[in-house]
This record gives sequence, structure tokens and C-alpha cells, in this order.
Amino acid sequence: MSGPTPPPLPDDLVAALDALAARRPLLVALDFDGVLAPLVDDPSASRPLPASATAIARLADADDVHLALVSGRDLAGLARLATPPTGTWLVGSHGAEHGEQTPDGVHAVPLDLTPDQRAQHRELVAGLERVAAGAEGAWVETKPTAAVLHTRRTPPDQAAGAVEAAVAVATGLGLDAMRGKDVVEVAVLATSKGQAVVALRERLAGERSVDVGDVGVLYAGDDTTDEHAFEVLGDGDVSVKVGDGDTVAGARVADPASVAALLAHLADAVAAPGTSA
Ligand SMILES: O=P(O)(O)OC[C@H]1O[C@H](O[C@H]2O[C@H](CO)[C@@H](O)[C@H](O)[C@H]2O)[C@H](O)[C@@H](O)[C@@H]1O
Repeated sequence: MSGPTPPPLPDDLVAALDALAARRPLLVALDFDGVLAPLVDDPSASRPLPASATAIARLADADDVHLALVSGRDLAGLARLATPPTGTWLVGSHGAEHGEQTPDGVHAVPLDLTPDQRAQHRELVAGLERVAAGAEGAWVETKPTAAVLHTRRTPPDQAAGAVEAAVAVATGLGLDAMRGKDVVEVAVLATSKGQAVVALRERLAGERSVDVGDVGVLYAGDDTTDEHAFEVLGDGDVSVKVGDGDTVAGARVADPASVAALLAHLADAVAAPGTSA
């Protein structure tokens, strides 16, 4: 898939990427949907843009650079669709699932829900299925710790009511509802992408025996849940919001094609620190 050439990256983002490229160790942590992969109606059809896949493979190969994908997707689905390079750290279900891509597939940290959480998950799925049955085009995605009402193909006049009904299901179960892009997601485990990024930074610092503050981080995300990840970044890190919407990120690009350009620039800069255009 090749689309129109994206506009040049903003000068201040290029400068920030060039400065980040000189830091080691470097954590490159990326959201999947809407960032590496363009948004589509059918989530099973999502794939990274080829240019992004090439760039992350180069980054994953670079000296003392570690790649992580931090997604709302369940871990298995994330690995299947993203096909990340070996060694990539994977965070699924907004931080509830953790794993690593190995030559033999995903090595996942076992997930253990309590009997109460399992019962709550069953009630949650049933509740959202009832909502979906009443709204044209709506459907429910089930994950190990969560369920998602999708309304991307629902007429707007029905989608608003379905969203409110899904939020009511969550509230009735004592759970929080996260509103994303044409989705309402409800999890039986409270997690956030911010906690996940903090843990990834600490892991990399521990593995390299450096201070946490010595780890440079790039994080790019497009949705409301990515704001939690932007919030935990500090001076010298680079946070990039993809697309429209309020954000605390330090930089913004328009779309996944621009993300591919950003990642290619960073891969070039990492390969030749200080000499990148
Ligand atoms: O954290 P992410 O990797 O961005 O995952 C967030 C959700 O992504 C998926 O839904 C979104 O992408 C779909 C495919 O493009 C789109 O149809 C949907 O409207 C978007 O919200 C995924 O299905 C969810 O489970 C993730 O939580």
C-alpha cells in the first residue's frame, strides 16, 4: 500500500528527533491502530504501512534501541497483525497484557483473572452484546480482560445512544468506560498506557544498568488513551499525537503516513547521530 507523499515533518519535531537519536538507551514505543496502521472498518484487516514496518525493523536492529508496541489490542491480535521484529516488547489491552515477540511467536506473561473478574467479564460481554443488538452495524470485540462496543459502521443517530447505553453497562458493573475512536471499551482490570510506558522505561534502564532518566523515549499515539502515555514523558523525550484532537503531546503529525516518515527519519538519525538531515 503506498499513498500520497506526506508533508515534510515540522522543523521542531525534526530537531527533537535528532536530539533523541543521540540518546542511549532509547525506547521507541508506538501505538498500533491509527499510528502504524491506518484506521479501517474491520479491525481484523488492520496492517502497518509498509514504510512503517521497514522503519521499525531498522530501529529494532539499531544498537541499544529497543522497540515496544503499546496497544489497546489484545496481545495475540496485536502480534498477529503487527508482525513486529523479534525482540519487540508488546503491551496489549491498554497495559493489562505483556509479552515479547520471539522467533517462535509471542511469549506472553500469563494473565490471571480472579473468579469475580471472570464473572464480571461475562456480564460485561453480555451487556454490550445487548447494546449492539439494538444498533445497526454495532458489534462487540471481546478481549481477555475487556470488551469493546464498535460503532464505526453505526449511523450517527443510533451510535450516540449505543455509546450512552454501553457507558451505562459499565457503570452498572462498577467499571470505567473508555471512549475511543468509534469504540467504547470497558475493562475488568484497571490499567493505563502511562503505567505501561513507565514500566517499559524502568525495564530498559534495569537491563542496561542505567538510571531511569537516562533512557530516552519516543511515544506516538492517536487516541485518548495515549494521553496517559504522553503524560509520563519528560524533558528530552518526544511525544507525538497523530491526527486531530486535544493533546498534551509535544508534537503532532497528521496521519500514519507521517508516522512512517517520522520513524524513517529517526532510523536515519540513529544510524548516523548528528548527521541526519
Ligand atoms: O491502542 P490502539 O492500538 O490504537 O488500539 C485501540 C483500539 O484499536 C482498534 O479499534 C480501532 O481501530 C479499528 C481498526 O482500524 C477501528 O475499526 C476502530 O474504530 C478503532 O477504534 C481495536 O479494535 C480496539 O480493540 C483497540 O482498543
